[in-house]
Amino acid sequence: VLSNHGKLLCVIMKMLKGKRVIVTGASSGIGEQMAYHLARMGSHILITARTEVKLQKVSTQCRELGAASIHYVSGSMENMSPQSCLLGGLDMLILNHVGSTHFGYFKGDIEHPRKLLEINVLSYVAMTVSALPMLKESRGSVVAVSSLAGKVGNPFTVPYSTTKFALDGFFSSLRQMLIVENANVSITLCVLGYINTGKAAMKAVSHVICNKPAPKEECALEIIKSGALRQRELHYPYISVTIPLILRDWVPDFLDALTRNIMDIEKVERT
Ligand SMILES: NC(=O)C1=CN([C@@H]2O[C@H](COP(=O)(O)OP(=O)(O)OC[C@H]3O[C@@H](n4cnc5c(N)ncnc54)[C@H](OP(=O)(O)O)[C@@H]3O)[C@@H](O)[C@H]2O)C=CC1
Ligand SMILES: C[C@H](CCC(=O)NCCS(=O)(=O)O)[C@H]1CC[C@H]2[C@@H]3C(=O)C[C@@H]4C[C@H](O)CC[C@]4(C)[C@H]3CC[C@]12C
Repeated sequence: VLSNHGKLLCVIMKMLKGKRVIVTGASSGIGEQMAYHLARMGSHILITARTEVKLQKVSTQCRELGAASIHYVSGSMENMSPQSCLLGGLDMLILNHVGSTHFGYFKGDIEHPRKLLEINVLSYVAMTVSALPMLKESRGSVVAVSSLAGKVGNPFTVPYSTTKFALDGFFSSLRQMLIVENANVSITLCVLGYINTGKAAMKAVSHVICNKPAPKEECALEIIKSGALRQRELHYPYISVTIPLILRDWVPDFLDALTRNIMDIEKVERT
């Protein structure tokens, strides 16, 4: 007998079987896991990233897991033509890629936020603008992967937070525009907490952040589910994202204290 969770998963799998899905930033981390979930669901998948050899490995794994089809486009999102990814229709666009950034105090290097805005924001805008005609035709979905750092300020992710806050501004406003236009395209903003992707960069922060990271596999599935169910926002992990959001609006001073509590400030100053 299937649990309610199991029944919902079956529904999601049927919704995505045969659907055409793009996942950006899918050569590793959460994006890689999203590609594998979609493959198990029998979707037609296109994945993007810069590292072709990694894309080839992920593609091979997706084929073995049952993808209806799998293609990849390698290149940096700073200068990728969105059209190169948009061939023959689209049902779901999952924007997930992220530029590398430093976890520490922002020392005023303006070029870093400028580059990060290109990778983390303007390429999301360009991909969305190019995909909209196809998504309007298919009554599809856009899923933008953001962060708690895009809803609540953090002292050690200033440039990164700048880009993630911008995603909220763009996609929340675009959602309202599409509603006014009666265009049946859903916009889902995924507000994520700390996720365990096992990468070196994550290890670099693990000694500073006190809470335990959530599993990338479950995170990836929750992102896909939120897009398929056309949710406005996903908060994952639910508690560790929702509590700071409540505190931000109602008890900001306590949030400042909480930030100091979940981060070993002194350790950051030495990194
Ligand atoms: N991990 C976490 O704790 C959290 C992650 N998030 C968000 O989740 C998403 C995925 O993060 P995560 O899986 O940790 O990231 P990873 O660093 O593991 O993966 C990032 C992906 O983006 C690709 N990428 C990086 N730079 C570029 C570029 N310039 N052009 C095109 N592709 C690029 C990388 O591939 P390649 O290097 O081959 O290009 C890789 O596939 C991001 O949007 C991130 O902000 C949000 C909150 C917490
Ligand atoms: C420091 C992380 C970014 C690491 C990076 O640059 N990755 C690419 C490395 S590569 O060049 O080798 O490819 C940050 C990425 C996600 C951040 C976390 C997040 O977004 C959720 C929380 C938000 C909160 O405001 C602060 C703590 C977070 C856990 C935050 C910490 C920094 C990241 C892990």
